[in-house]
Amino acid sequence: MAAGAETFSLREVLVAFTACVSEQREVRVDPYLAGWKGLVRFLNCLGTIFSFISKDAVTKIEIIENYRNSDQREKYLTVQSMVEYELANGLVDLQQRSKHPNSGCRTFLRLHRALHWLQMFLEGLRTGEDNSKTSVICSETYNASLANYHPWIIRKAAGVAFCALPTRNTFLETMNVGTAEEAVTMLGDALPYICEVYKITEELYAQHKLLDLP
Ligand SMILES: CCCCCCCCCCCCC/C=C/[C@@H](O)[C@H](COP(=O)(O)O)NC(=O)CCCCCCCCCCCCCCC
Repeated sequence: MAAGAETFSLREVLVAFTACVSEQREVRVDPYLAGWKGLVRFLNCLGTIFSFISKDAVTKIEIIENYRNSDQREKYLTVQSMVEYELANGLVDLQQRSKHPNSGCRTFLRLHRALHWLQMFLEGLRTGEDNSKTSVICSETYNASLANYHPWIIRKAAGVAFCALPTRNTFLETMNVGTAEEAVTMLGDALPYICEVYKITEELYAQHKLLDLP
């Protein structure tokens, strides 16, 4: 386990996702990115074999952070305001990547798809047997979700990396929220919030026909 693992706590990550949904049922961008940053820290603790994954996630987080630090920062406060602003101003490539290859909408969609995997993976961990293999939970949930959007070479590399994952109980303890049982309870408390964030975003993207953005 690389340095930094001891400072990671899944609690902070999950708290960030619980803060995402506003009273108006909008998804706030800042806590969403904070949640992903925490996940990336955790991923980095699992070893350098996962670097190609965390680098891609960091690139996407930074693209959206840059919008949040730009003159248009208010437009990127929530996913709803981002979609409205970018669509109204022709800032999204709808057919193929050309003028706006890194729009907020297409970049957020990549994280949104990864959130679907995360939701299924955490549920698999939560409900798995004590001695089940994290690598199996990870590859099954990946194949059922994100893999559908990845070329063969990425799927292959991801499959190799998954083999380096520790057993379920060691994995749960690495989350630094107490015993494996306590981590399971925490996952059960937090998962409905992640599901809600996913559901709201999915509905929004479907409504605007943005689910296949190139
Ligand atoms: C626990 C083990 C973690 C395994 C992570 C499973 C997800 C595997 C994703 C593999 C992505 C490989 C990198 C490249 C991806 C890009 O091609 C692809 C498409 O981008 P493009 O349209 O700009 O070209 N990018 C994406 O789909 C975005 C992927 C973002 C993945 C972020 C994954 C972070 C995982 C954090 C795991 C933390 C586990 C926490 C458990 C408590």
